Amino acid sequence: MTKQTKVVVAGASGKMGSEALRMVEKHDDLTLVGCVDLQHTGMQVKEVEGLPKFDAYFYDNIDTCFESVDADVLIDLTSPKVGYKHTKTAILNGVRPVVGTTGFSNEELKELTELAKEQKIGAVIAPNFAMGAVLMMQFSKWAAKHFPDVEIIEKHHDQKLDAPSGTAVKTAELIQEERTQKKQGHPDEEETIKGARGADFDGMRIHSMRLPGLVAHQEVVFGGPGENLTIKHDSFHRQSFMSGIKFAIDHVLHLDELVYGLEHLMMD
Ligand SMILES: NC(=O)C1=CN([C@@H]2O[C@H](COP(=O)(O)OP(=O)(O)OC[C@H]3O[C@@H](n4cnc5c(N)ncnc54)[C@H](OP(=O)(O)O)[C@@H]3O)[C@@H](O)[C@H]2O)C=CC1
Ligand SMILES: O=C(O)C1=N[C@H](C(=O)O)C[C@H](O)C1
Repeated sequence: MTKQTKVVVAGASGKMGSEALRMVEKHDDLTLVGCVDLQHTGMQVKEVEGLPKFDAYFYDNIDTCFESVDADVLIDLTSPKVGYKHTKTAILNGVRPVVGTTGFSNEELKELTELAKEQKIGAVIAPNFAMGAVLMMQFSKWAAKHFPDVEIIEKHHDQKLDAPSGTAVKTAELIQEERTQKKQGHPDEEETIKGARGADFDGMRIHSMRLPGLVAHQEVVFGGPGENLTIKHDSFHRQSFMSGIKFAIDHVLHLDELVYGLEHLMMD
């Protein structure tokens, strides 16, 4: 019999969480042992319309959930504040977090990294689990060696809470590692409407669009004399994130520290 990994999903009735449940259902080596959200406390997953037919129960907070079930991995797909608390609680309970939630501050990421190291427990936090998006970020990092002029345009559905997206921030951080620092645009440029030039990350500009109909899309546009290079990724469906989440679950079981970004697990 295949060894089972016992999984808790937080944010399970959300857009990503419900897709994660469908992913768990497809894998014989994963068993759903619990879900956390605020709306379905005490219900079994199979009782909620539109969700797969699992017997596991919903809990209204992570502490009660971990007291009630024995879990190996927490998949967190909630919101920044909630995700931070869940990740910390999981690490302290010996449950390995796989976190897609975006919007953590650098201080929070640092604290969680130190905590995982202290506890010697594996954790993965990835702003984007779509393999194509991870490659888009890596290609952008490579291009930044040769093109210091760059602007990032990210486009998401209008239910998204954080801006810029976690992916855009991570892309800018990766570019920053290679790029010769410069402030994008004319030195004397002035915004006649505040925000027109987007957010400033180390002199790079990040533009965030929010519209119904979009899922998750990003263009990284590099400029040089007489040429532009655009590196673009589109997630048209939330299924695009699921193979990355499964990949992270498989790896997190063998880690003893926190890894930020799926690229670190995709090196070989
Ligand atoms: N890393 C990646 O590849 C991806 C990451 N994301 C990120 O995942 C997160 C979720 O996105 P998405 O699914 O679109 O958002 P949704 O708003 O659809 O889902 C969030 C879920 O979290 C639940 N929630 C809120 N508060 C709590 C709480 N205290 N305890 C438990 N559950 C809670 C919400 O419940 P309720 O509705 O009742 O408030 C909701 O079901 C975001 O941070 C997003 O940026 C998204 C896509 C890909
Ligand atoms: O909220 C979303 O939808 C997404 N969030 C992540 C982010 O902030 O980058 C990943 C993906 O872009 C979808």
